[in-house]
Amino acid sequence: MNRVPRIWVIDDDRSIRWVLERALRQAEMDVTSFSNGVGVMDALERETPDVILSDIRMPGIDGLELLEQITARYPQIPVIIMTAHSDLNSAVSAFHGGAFEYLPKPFDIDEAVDQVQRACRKHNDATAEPPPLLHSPDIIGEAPSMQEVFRAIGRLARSNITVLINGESGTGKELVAHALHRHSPRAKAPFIALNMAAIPRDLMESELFGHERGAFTGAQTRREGRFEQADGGTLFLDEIGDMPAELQTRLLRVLADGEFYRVGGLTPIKVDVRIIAATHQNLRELVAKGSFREDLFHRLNVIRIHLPALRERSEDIGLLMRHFLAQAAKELGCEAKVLANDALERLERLEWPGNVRQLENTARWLTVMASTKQIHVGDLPPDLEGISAAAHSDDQWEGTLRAWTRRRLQQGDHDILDSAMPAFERILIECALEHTGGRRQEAARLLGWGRNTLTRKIKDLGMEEDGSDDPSEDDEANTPAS
Ligand SMILES: Nc1ncnc2c1ncn2[C@@H]1O[C@H](COP(=O)(O)OP(=O)(O)OP(=O)(O)O)[C@@H](O)[C@H]1O
Repeated sequence: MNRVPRIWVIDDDRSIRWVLERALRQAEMDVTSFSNGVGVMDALERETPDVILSDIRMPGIDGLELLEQITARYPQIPVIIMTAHSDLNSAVSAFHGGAFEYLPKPFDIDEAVDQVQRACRKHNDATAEPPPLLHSPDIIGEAPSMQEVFRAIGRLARSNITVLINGESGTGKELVAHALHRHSPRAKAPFIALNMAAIPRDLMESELFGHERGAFTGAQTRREGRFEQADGGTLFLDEIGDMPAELQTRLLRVLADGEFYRVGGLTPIKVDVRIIAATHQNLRELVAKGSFREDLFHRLNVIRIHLPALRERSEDIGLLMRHFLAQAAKELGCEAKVLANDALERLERLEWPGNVRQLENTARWLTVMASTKQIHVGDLPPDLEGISAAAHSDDQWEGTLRAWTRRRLQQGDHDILDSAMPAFERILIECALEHTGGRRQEAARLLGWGRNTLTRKIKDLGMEEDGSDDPSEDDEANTPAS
């Protein structure tokens, strides 16, 4: 930028204005300050700044209203919303409303200057086309961990970079992938989603790359694969950890060369596809185990977004429930149910193994099944009882394991899994054998292993006792190998 960037700071707090003015001027920017939002719209008629930094809570017109007016009339001006932690709710809606970024108060002044400089660059880069509105009203969350997610989506807007989304099932990985697509330069091209865990292995290759007529028995016509369908757009590969090794190799090649062959095809096909991958598994662990290619992992792991489990952001449960209850009522054409505090408190204490998807289903169930508008604990679906009990016992051992792991980390230990995994398996084996009175065949079945695996584990873990006698020994020949 050749000329000095013009920054407007809008905050009723004099000390904040002072600190920002000083720091931004030192960074060679021209600063104009306003102690409230009144008059800003008028001033915009006369002059357009490069970036606006605005507080949310102010007398007169509040930051969000101001933001709406600015983004409606001057979509090309990036706005940075400054907010106190207690106002995250508003901050998130600000983001939805089209703010460039938001800056949680108290902020680090260097970070603030950095952010303003980034916004200036962005403003400068956006020539003919106005910046996209970061509008993801369907992703709900006020917890700090979700704020990080929104921040990441905001940062990645306009980018074509490969993203890896990590999180348990039902945490919203596909939703985030979609938002990334919608805010990217590819928004007008297709978003194609494919779940690796849902397709039979032998169909996966042709699903991804398509096939020529006669490529295999049953291939009666030529078929386009998902890569071709997604040309110019985004291909969302869900459960990437389940991709078979040979396909990983092919995927890597497409990522490197931008071209591939249909199954049975001889002509290379060129595509321009952005990959967003997701998994609930720890890919690094899969790499260590040899079931995921390390080079592919590095290629995908350029930018990672982690989605928290619902139990880690239980403060969002009320907000999500209100949203899902309203949505379900709209779908069913009835009045929305309202959660009473006792019911909400109960929901907040549950473990939610199915995460947001399970919460959404609960809202649907309640909309159909609850007889009164107000929902109390007694109206909650009976199957939630099960989660609650599980949550309690799970909590205990997971909590202990967490504390143990933290202690080991604090002690500076490494290769922790080397001792944790054998200990974990030893305990399960001991309990199962205790339960079956030493019968290995039965214990293996209860653990979900084949008999041979159990025998090998017992040996590897040094659990063999002299003279140990297994009454089911002669069943060995009938046991499927594992
Ligand atoms: N933050 C959120 N706000 C609103 N709805 C959400 C949110 N997160 C998830 N959902 C809803 O929960 C359901 C599951 O989300 P989604 O399919 O994106 O999860 P996922 O992590 O991709 O799950 P899976 O790994 O099982 O495919 C969807 O109906 C989605 O709309």
